[in-house]
Formats: sequence, structure tokens, C-alpha cells
Amino acid sequence: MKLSVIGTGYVGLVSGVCFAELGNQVICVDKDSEKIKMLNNLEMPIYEPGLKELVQNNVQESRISFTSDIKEAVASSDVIFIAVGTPPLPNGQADLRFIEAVAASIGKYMNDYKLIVNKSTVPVGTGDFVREIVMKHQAEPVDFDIVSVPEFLREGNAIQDSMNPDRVIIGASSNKAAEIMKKLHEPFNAPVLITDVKSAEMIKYASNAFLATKISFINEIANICEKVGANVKEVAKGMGYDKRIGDKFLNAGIGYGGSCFPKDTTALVEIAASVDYDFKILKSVVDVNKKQRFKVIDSLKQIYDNLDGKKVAVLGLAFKPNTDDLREAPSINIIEELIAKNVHVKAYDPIAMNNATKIIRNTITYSSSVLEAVEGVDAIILVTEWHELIEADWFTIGNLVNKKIIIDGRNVIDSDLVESLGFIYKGIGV
Ligand SMILES: NC(=O)c1ccc[n+]([C@@H]2O[C@H](COP(=O)([O-])OP(=O)(O)OC[C@H]3O[C@@H](n4cnc5c(N)ncnc54)[C@H](O)[C@@H]3O)[C@@H](O)[C@H]2O)c1
Ligand SMILES: O=c1ccn([C@@H]2O[C@H](COP(=O)(O)OP(=O)(O)O[C@H]3O[C@H](CO)[C@@H](O)[C@H](O)[C@H]3O)[C@@H](O)[C@H]2O)c(=O)[nH]1
Repeated sequence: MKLSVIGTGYVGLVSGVCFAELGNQVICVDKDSEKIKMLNNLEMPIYEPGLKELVQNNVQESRISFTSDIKEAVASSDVIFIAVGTPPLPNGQADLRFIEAVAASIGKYMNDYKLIVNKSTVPVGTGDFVREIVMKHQAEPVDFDIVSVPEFLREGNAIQDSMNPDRVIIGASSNKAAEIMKKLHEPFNAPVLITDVKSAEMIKYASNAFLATKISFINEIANICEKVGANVKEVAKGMGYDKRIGDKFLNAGIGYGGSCFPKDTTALVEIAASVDYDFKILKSVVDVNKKQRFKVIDSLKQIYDNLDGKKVAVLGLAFKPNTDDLREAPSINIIEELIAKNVHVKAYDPIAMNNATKIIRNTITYSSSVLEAVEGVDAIILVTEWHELIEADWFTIGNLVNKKIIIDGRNVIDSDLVESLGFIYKGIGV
């Protein structure tokens, strides 16, 4: 099939190249000409394991191309994916400005039947909104369908998730559209649910909200464990054997960050509010998560009455391992709070350093390795569980620090090992 993907970010670029890999002809469009220039030079604008190789292969096979020319892309495609950002407005609602702009361009440039597929995470009812905008901008009536095919990939695992999805959700209002989508997704060999557009839009928010709820739930259990002397890792393990609960997304720590859970949970609270429904559980999930990231500072304060003038190494800046993404990363708030307490922060991340320098504006010292970051510090805070950090050489680190203190925000460091080396170890609820 001939596809266009509008928006060449984490979702658009990954989906585009995966559809190309399956043999489709794909045009990736972005209004950011710098991104397009990079991609045309085979440089990746984002870090995602395996992405560069896949893009290179598909460019070589002439199955994928990159452009800023949306007119040409719309005119020459049968299926047009929308994969632009839907960031939060100050009141928590999703900002549909980018969706609206793309819908207007599609309407303006469509010349024959198009299947318009929305992959961005959007409030329930956005399918109807897109339809209106497309029709408003058509010079003359041309037939089209709108479907919602929400994306469930995780950053850092995006190619793997896109090629092996747990399910494909197709929200369609016509059989013709549903059949085209079903055919396109057949090679993924995943269960397919064909449903209405609004239910598909809600499935995306409900899934993210449920996963976020699991995380805030286990984090509250961790906070209670700490007070009653239980170990949340053991508790989560014991709970996880129950197939109705499952062992995934029960890792306690400093909570969720990223470009999705924070904005999607608040957006769903707002969707509920717009129909006069008070989504109490989800509001608490959001609230618990906002506070949870500061647990590492509380732990530090239990060791040092006064943090003024202390040196602290913050290890890991990305919101999760295997990504360069710092959107809503706990590291940002943790560093801000440390700076407010007049702590000298030394930071290190294996991949996200470049992005961090653009986002974390405070005066901190960026280090080029774990060993450089820990030299002379009074404590280490592990924020992101990169493999390199979990497997760090704790013996050598012990010889470089000023004080042997580890605050483990992700409960991933071998506490027996580091305690045997003389460190004071503090996790979250362990
Ligand atoms: N990041 C994820 O892991 C993930 C996973 C599932 C769903 N989603 C959802 O997918 C959507 C996209 O997320 P993302 O992380 O890929 O965003 P992103 O910010 O990485 O990428 C969006 C891209 O769209 C481009 N864009 C904006 N307006 C445009 C226009 N008018 N024409 C052409 N290009 C335009 C931007 O320049 C940007 O490159 C969001 O709704 C998000 O909630 C994200
Ligand atoms: O047990 C856990 C699991 C995750 N997290 C945190 O939760 C956040 C999100 O992690 P993850 O879900 O792995 O990454 P995302 O890339 O944000 O992916 C989520 O958000 C995407 C955007 O909507 C969806 O497509 C994915 O299905 C959904 O998992 C990160 O800060 C993790 O550190 C925890 O604290 N404990």
C-alpha cells in the first residue's frame, strides 16, 4: 500500500519504517525541516535501539522517503497516518492544534478517496473533529474515511513493540476502512479488535491510565512497606504470581515520567470532567506520582540533616532507560529540588546528556562517565535504571566517593553487594 505518515517523531518515524519493512511504500512528512534534513542524511533525530539500521535498509530498498512537502505526500498516498504530538494544555486537556493543522492540509490537498488514520493519542470525539476540519478545507467534496488506530509502543522498545504488538485496535465507522486497516496490519500477527472510533480513542487512554494506576498503587504500597518494615519487592513478586494481577508494571520507585503517562492521565481526568464525571481514582494516581519522585530527597534528608553545600551524583536523566527522552523525567524535578537546597549536582546519563543540557537549565556539572560523576560526592542518587548504571563497578566507585551513600530510586542495585562494600543503601520501600 502507499502510505504517508504525518509527524516524524517517536511514533511516526518508528511506525513509518516498520510499515516500510513490511513492504509498503511510505512517505514520512514533518514540518520540522531540520528533522527531514537529518533523515535524508540517514541521521536519526531520536535515539531508539535498532532504528538507524532499519531506516538505512528501507531507504536503500527505496521503500521509505522523507519530506516536508505534505501536499505531494497526501496526493500520492492511499492511506494517511496522523502521528503528531498532542501535548498538554496548561489545564491538562490535550492540545489538538497540531492535529487540526494536519487535518486542514489533508482536506486541502486530497484529490481522491483517502483513508485517514489517527495514531496520535486524542480525546474521545476527535475522529468527528478531524472529519469536520477535513471537510471544511476540501475545495470540492471527495470521499474519505477516518479511523482511529491508537499506538501502544514504548520508547526504548519501539521497534520491537511495533513489530510485535499485543493487539491492534481499529476504530472504524465503515467496513471498507476497517478491511483496509486489517489487511495492512495482518503481517503483525496480532489479535485485532475492530470497534467504533470513540471506543478506540478511549481504549488508548484507559490502557495508559490503568498502567499508571498500577505504578502509583505499588508506590503507595512501597511507602507503607517502609513504615511497617515489609519489602515491596517481595510483596510485588508475591502479588505478581496471581495471573489476575500479573507481574508487569509493579516496580516501585520514583514513579512514572515520559511523554505519555503524565499527560494522558491528566487528559483523561479532564475528559471525565467535561462530562461532569469526577475521576477520583485517576486524580489520586496523578497526585501520588507527583510526590513520589521526591522520595529520594526525603531519604537523603534522613541521612543528612542539612544538604547545604553537599555534592550529589545524579545517575540517569532520561525518563526511562534506552531512550534520550527527558519529557516529564523525574530527574528534572529532583535536580531542581537539590539545587534549591544548595546541593552541587553532578549528572550523568549514557544517552540523554545532549537533550538534558537543553532542558535542565540549572547550573550543574555534566560528567562524561559514571566514575567522573561520582568522584568526591557525598551521595549517589540513581534515577534511571540504565543497564550500565546497575552493573557499575561499585568497588571502584567506593574508592572515588567522599561518602558511601546510595539512594536507589528504582530498587535495582544489588543492595547486598554494595552494603558488603561499606555503602549505606536506601531504596524505595525495601
Ligand atoms: N512517544 C511515545 O512513546 C508514544 C506512544 C504512543 C502514542 N503516542 C502518541 O503519539 C503522538 C505523537 O507522539 P510522539 O512522541 O511521536 O511526538 P513527537 O513530538 O516525537 O513527534 C511529533 C512530530 O510531529 C511533527 N509535526 C507537528 N505538526 C506537524 C504538521 N502540521 N505537519 C507535519 N509534522 C508536524 C513535529 O515536528 C514532530 O516531529 C502523541 O499523541 C502521543 O501521545 C506517543
Ligand atoms: O513498573 C513500572 C513500570 C514503569 N514505570 C515508569 O513508567 C514510565 C513509563 O514507562 P513505559 O510504559 O515503559 O514507557 P513509555 O514509553 O512511556 O510507554 C507508555 O506510554 C506510551 C505512550 O502512550 C504507550 O504507547 C505505552 O504502551 C506505555 O507503556 C517510566 O517513567 C517508567 O520508569 C515504573 O515506575 N514502574
